[in-house]
This record gives sequence, structure tokens and C-alpha cells, in this order.
Amino acid sequence: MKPVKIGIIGLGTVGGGTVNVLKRNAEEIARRAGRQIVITRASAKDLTKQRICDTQGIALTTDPYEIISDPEIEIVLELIGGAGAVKDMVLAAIANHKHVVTANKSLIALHGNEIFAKASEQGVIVAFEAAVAGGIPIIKAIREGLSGNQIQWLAGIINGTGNFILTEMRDKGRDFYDVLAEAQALGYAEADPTFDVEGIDAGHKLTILASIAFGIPLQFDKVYTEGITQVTRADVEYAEQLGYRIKHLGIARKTQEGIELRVHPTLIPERRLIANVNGVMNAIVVKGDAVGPTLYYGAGAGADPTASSVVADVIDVVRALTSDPENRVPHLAFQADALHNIPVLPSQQFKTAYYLRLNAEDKPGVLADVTRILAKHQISIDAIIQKKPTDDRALVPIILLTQITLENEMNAAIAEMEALPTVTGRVNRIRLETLG
Ligand SMILES: NC(=O)C1=CN([C@@H]2O[C@H](COP(=O)(O)OP(=O)(O)OC[C@H]3O[C@@H](n4cnc5c(N)ncnc54)[C@H](O)[C@@H]3O)[C@@H](O)[C@H]2O)C=CC1
Ligand SMILES: N[C@@H](CC=O)C(=O)O
Ligand code: NA
Repeated sequence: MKPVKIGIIGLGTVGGGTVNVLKRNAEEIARRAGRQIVITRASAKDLTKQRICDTQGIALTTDPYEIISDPEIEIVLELIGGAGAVKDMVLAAIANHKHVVTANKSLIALHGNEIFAKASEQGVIVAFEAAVAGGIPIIKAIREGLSGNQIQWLAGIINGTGNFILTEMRDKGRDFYDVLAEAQALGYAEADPTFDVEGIDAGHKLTILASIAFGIPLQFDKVYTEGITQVTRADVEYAEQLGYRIKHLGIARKTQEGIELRVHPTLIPERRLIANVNGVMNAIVVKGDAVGPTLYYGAGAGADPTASSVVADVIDVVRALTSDPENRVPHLAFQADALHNIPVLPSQQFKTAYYLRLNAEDKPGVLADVTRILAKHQISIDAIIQKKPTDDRALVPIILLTQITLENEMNAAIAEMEALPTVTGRVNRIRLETLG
């Protein structure tokens, strides 16, 4: 059989890694795909830049459209990133009947509904395994491996940069921005690293996971996102004293009222496997009604791990080249005409337990005021720690763990606690999930 010709647009961390893996494992890949896969062309912004891959035998250009319109190329690998100009490139590739493999979660989360509709019209595949949790085959696991289940919830550490930062801060006491700079140097971070630390990247990934788990359209605008910048060393220590770890999680949960889609720092019991996932590693727990809880673990970022997913997608596409488009795995796991518009809940309707930390004056009655406010909002307390004063102004940190409550009630209770004359500053809240 003739080799399949592919073109890559974007030769940075993931593009370079993909060239390396495709070259290094060419023989095994051909045995799996049934055909040889050859990168004939690649586009890069700067042709003189030093790369992590050898581009020998690959015709280079600065113009991605030369690849997108090349009649010889069957699969275009979009490894540039961003959701602006790249969207037009991907739509142009689809219009030219090319299959597309992408690692771009922002593109899929923001424009996936349109892109998949256009791809289906043209009978081509848009594959995106690398877009969620780097090297972990989580898309395939949910879309194919768990397709017999009703998915009840999923929760995951789905940003490698954020987990790397939290781990280094906790284990080595390192400075936030120092670790972020290292994550950038290692190629883990997004072009705009606020996407990593403010939870936007995790929000993009959660959008995709929720869609394939529940059969709903992609809707990033409804994801609640909170980043890791407000997590303090004190919170990490208090959480540990109470038997918890703080992880930045993306959580999608189907409830009677609708779907919760939220990204935020979360206390998790330290005995859970996911609480012990460190560094750039990612992990996702998916609970199906038939299978029960399942856990997927692996590198969430980096050149070779991400390339592992890109190349697996390329092989899938090659295997499917001769299949009838009607019989292919649907892009979003459910048939395109069978997606449901289940409401995504506003954050006020989330139900979760909480860790609260507040600074109060060291006076009798303060704790009673706080517990009275919580009781008024029907919030039950699971644990309280009152620390010794932190300074000569005699402020005492009070740490509380609550039982599951409605976020709306918690918002009201926090506002009342902050208004107490004996409470100084903001009440720091972190949501808590037992993930049982
Ligand atoms: N770095 C990682 O670990 C992971 C990245 N991703 C995603 O993979 C994609 C690529 O990310 P990275 O490789 O990390 O970024 P990168 O910045 O290392 O590489 C992107 C490359 O595209 C080039 N480029 C920009 N505009 C171009 C144009 N018009 N034509 C040709 N090349 C152009 C840039 O010069 C750069 O070399 C992004 O969507 C990212 O979110 C996904 C999973 C993991
Ligand atoms: N910036 C992302 C890259 C992979 O998706 C991350 O750190 O997880
Ligand atoms: Na993946």
C-alpha cells in the first residue's frame, strides 16, 4: 500500500515531539496502522529556529496553507495552538477534505461544535486525544472504553503546569513564579501561562471531557473556573493537618438538577490515589454506573507524552481511512443528532463541602458567632481547629471543615462572617470533595 502523507503545522514542543516519535517508532507504527506514515511537509513560523527534532526529509515552509491545500497530504496535524487564526486553518483543511489531528483544547472547547459539524459534512475526522491530559488516552477511555456506562461524574488533575507548581511549592517550599518559569522552560505551559494558573486550560479540557461523558454540546462559557494563585502555604499545611491534600481539579457531575462543571482548588482525602499524583502527572477518576470508579494516570504535558497521543490519533485516522464515515466513532462519543441540552448549573447551585479559614480576634464568643451563622444557613460543621495567635495583634486563624451544602448558602454565610467586627479580612474558602 502507498504510504500515507501527512503535514504538520507548528513545530514547537508538541510538533517537535511528534516528529521524533513518528520517526523513532516508524516501523512499529506502520505495523499497527497497516501503512507507512510519512511526514512530507511541515510549517514553522521561524525556519531558522533550533528545534527538538530532526527535520531532514521534511519540506519546510512558513505558510501553513501550503500544507492545508497540498492535494497529496491526507492528514494535517495542527500543533500551533490558540483559537484565532488556527480555527480558519482547521476549517480550511476540513474544506479541503483533510483529516485533522490536533492537541488544541482551546480550539476544540470554543469551536468544536462548529468544527465537528463541518468535519461530518465533509466525511473527515478531527481527532483530539492530545488535547486532554497530554499522554493519557482519556478521550479513548471514555468515548470507547466506557461507552456502555452512564457516566455519573468525573474529576481530574488536568493541568500539568498547575500540578507541577503545587507539588514543588508543597514539597520544596519553592516560590510560585520560580516554578512557573521552570514549567515554561520544560515546555509544559501554555503560550499564555495565565491559562494554566487561572484554570482556563483546565476549563477547556473539562468542557471536552463533560461533552464526551454526558453527550452534551461543548460549552466552555458555562464552566466555573478558579485558578491556583490564591492557594497559600498555610492552607496547604492546615489541610494536611486535617488529612487532606489540595489539588487543582476539574469536576463534572451529573445531578438531578443539571450538570456541575467546575474547576478549582480542592481538598481531597490524602488516602485517595489522586491525592498522591504529583509534578506534571495528571490523573482522572471517572465513575460509571456499571464499572464504578476508574482511574487514569500519566504525564499531562511535555513533548513525548503529548506526541504519544497525537501519533495514536494519526494511526486511528489511517486505520479509518477506508471506513464508511457513518460507522466511525462519533467525534463527541454520542451521535451528533443525539446530544442533549441538559442544563449546566450556575455556581450558586453547586453542592459541595468546604474548608474555611478566617482570621479572628482572640476574644470569647467569636467561635460562637461563626457557628451561629453557619447553623442559620443549615451548614453542618465536620471539624474546627483554632490556632494560636499568629502575631502580636492577637489574630487567631480558625479553620473549619463543613459538610456538603448549597454554594448559595455558603456565599451568604461567608458574607455574614466577613461582616463580623471580630473577623479581619476575607474568609478563604476551598471546596472539599471526598471522591468516594
Ligand atoms: N506543551 C504541552 O505539553 C502540550 C501542549 N498542548 C497543545 O499543543 C499545542 C502546541 O503547544 P506547544 O507545542 O506547547 O506550543 P509551542 O509554542 O512550543 O509550539 C507552537 C509552535 O507553532 C509555531 N507557530 C505559530 N504560528 C505559526 C504559524 N502561523 N505557522 C506555523 N507555525 C506557527 C510557533 O512558532 C511554535 O514553534 C497547543 O494547542 C497546546 O495547548 C497539548 C498538550 C500538551
Ligand atoms: N499547559 C498544559 C499542557 C497540556 O495540556 C498543561 O500544563 O497541562
Ligand atoms: Na489525552
